[in-house]
Amino acid sequence: MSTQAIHLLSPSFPSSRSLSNLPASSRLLSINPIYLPFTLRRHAFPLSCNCSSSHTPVLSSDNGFGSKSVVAHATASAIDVDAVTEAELKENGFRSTRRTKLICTVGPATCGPEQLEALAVGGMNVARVNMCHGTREWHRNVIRQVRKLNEEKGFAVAVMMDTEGSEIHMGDLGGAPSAKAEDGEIWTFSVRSYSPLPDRTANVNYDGFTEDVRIGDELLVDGGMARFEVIEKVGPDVKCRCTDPGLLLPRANLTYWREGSLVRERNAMLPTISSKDWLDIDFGIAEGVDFIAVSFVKSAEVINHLKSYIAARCPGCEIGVIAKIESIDALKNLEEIIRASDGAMVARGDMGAQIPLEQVPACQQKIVRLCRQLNKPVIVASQLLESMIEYPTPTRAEVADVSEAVRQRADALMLSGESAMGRYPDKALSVLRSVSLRIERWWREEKRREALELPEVASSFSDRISEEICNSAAKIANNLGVDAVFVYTKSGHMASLLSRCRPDCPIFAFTTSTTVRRRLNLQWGLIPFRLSFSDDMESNLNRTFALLKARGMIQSGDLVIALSDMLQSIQVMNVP
Ligand SMILES: Nc1ncnc2c1ncn2[C@@H]1O[C@H](COP(=O)(O)OP(=O)(O)O)[C@@H](O)[C@H]1O
Ligand SMILES: C=C(OP(=O)(O)O)C(=O)O
Ligand SMILES: [K+]
Ligand SMILES: [Mg+2]
Repeated sequence: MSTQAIHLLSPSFPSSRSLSNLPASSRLLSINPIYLPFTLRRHAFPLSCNCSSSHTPVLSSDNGFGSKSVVAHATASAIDVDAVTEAELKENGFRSTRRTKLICTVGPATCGPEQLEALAVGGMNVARVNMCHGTREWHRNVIRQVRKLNEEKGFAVAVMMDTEGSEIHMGDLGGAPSAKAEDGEIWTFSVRSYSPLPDRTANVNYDGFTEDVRIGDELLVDGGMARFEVIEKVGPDVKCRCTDPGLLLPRANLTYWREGSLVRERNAMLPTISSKDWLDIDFGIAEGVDFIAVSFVKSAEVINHLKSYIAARCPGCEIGVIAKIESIDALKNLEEIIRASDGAMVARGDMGAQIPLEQVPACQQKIVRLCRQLNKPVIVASQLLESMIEYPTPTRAEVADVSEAVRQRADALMLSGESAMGRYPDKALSVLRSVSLRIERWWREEKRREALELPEVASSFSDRISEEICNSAAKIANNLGVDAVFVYTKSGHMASLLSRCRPDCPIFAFTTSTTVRRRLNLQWGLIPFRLSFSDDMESNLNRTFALLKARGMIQSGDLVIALSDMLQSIQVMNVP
């Protein structure tokens, strides 16, 4: 093997090898007085399993780029990798892999097994279920189908459960898919649950509604999809005149405004996690979801509370808590919230109903940057391709919006209505895919490596070593133009530190647990693999090369950097 190795070894490296083993061609970087390098043996790689025959092609699909790809699965093999990524790597090599992760909200349009599989084949990394809608039975069925797909067809789709939160919203419109409010019409918004629902009436889920609103207030449906003026209060009913006609959708969000400001009366006291949310959270824990996204977070306290609840309720289970930034309070307490969370979502839908729309883009950029600095995955959500709910192609403006989120290097983009109830879920996903790939490539071609300062996030000296190793490895990777960085990580932490650096090449993250592997699927540039490995990097690398070569995912001569969080080492080498 051509071992152009750089070794960077930490104090924890076992001291059984001597400095004289260091090949003349290798360079030694040190962060510690103990230099204990090792070299990789040049030998034939034993094939520890019959990998190539263990994966059976299960489907052939058009991946949205005009090429047919065979998607394979490999339940019995010693290394688990996402079937779609495997096909991409085989076909087009390292540079073809998408770095930006994609989340699809699953709804009536996509809850069937074939539809879910089509999304997985189309590149869905995370499936989101929104507890605002549907029954628990419905959600359970979706979650189990996703798990089945992972087990049977070699995907690693993570599941994110999104809580309803204590938002004020309308009821179900008596089963109608939508209702049109026309200019000047008088509508009744009532805290009484009418059934059947009279014409031009909507139920409101918040008991304090009639007390909070005042005559003259402006009532906005879905942040302005329709507007009303409050003209009269009659017991539990609030009469409103439509001033901006629009479509009302079931359970649409309601906000009320007074003299140009959002009214936050008793509703500001509503708990972030309602009693229904706690039941949903228990359900999510029982169903083994990977992430819980918390709606309308106001402070770090609620995140800490939920995290300790999960830890007590399910010791050892690793559910990531994602803070949805969608309220004025969340923006006020942004940094402490992000620090407390395992990631954040720029929930532009509700955010745009709480702050002036023109402020949303700046908030997005700020949240994306801050998350990256604090090493937390960040999701940009809502209305990315809204017109594709009805039309098969996006608007130019939507493509520009998606491009901007990719250019900001957000970890993930999310589809909501486009995949939950739209007419073209697969097409919408394929637009996210192609735009991400194109913008990422453009970025690399232009060598636009932004000078975003990455502050130290480590909380211990050992973590600092990992952090410095990752920062250096990313720099080396870019300067040498390596094909991939390999990282062996048990907790996933070192993979996330590497992802934070947003290197030019993909990051192969090897981890021993399927749970960690699914969680890493939310993070920028990571290709998570499940692999059992030891503390012996030499044998880990030998095994990995053999397994990946046997499956056609890497080739002799590819230049890779390998890191490990057990040894805290960096090596640069050509695949033998
Ligand atoms: N589980 C579900 N059951 C029925 N409809 C759903 C479901 N999930 C999502 N939807 C539909 O998709 C739309 C977009 O989803 P999403 O953005 O998650 O919700 P919301 O519009 O409430 O913020 C919803 O308004 C709803 O009409
Ligand atoms: C993602 C969002 O939350 P939800 O769809 O649950 O309202 C949002 O408001 O943008
Ligand atoms: K929600
Ligand atoms: Mg929201």
